[in-house]
Amino acid sequence: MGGGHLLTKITFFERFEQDILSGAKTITLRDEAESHVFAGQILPVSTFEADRWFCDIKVIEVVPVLFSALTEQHAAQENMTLPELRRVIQEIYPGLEQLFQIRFCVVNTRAHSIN
Ligand SMILES: CC(=O)Nc1ccn([C@H]2C[C@H](O)[C@@H](CO)O2)c(=O)n1
Repeated sequence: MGGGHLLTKITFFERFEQDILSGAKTITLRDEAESHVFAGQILPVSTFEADRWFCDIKVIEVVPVLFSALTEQHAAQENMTLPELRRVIQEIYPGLEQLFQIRFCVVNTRAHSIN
């Protein structure tokens, strides 16, 4: 991995929010620009559409993976079928072969209160 800017937040499309909060979705596949995170890092998560915070995640690992090497196991961790996952990735990252799998767990779903 090169020396890109460390990510300090991450966004997901709103349609994936419930899958993330329920624990059904435990990985996300991103391009190189969004791969600069490290194991143990806590990231605030917002919706892509409205930039609305909905949880924090802890990064468990970041692993390079090729689009052509995606398996049913990757799809299951995205709570999708493999054809669905391939279609989603092609829509977001058309023609991109080199992806990065970020495995995560949800660590916080409520905004901190000062009271
Ligand atoms: C801006 C941007 O790229 N946002 C993304 C990228 C990916 N996702 C989801 C879609 C799939 O479930 C996985 C794999 O790419 O991650 C997303 O929600 N938002």
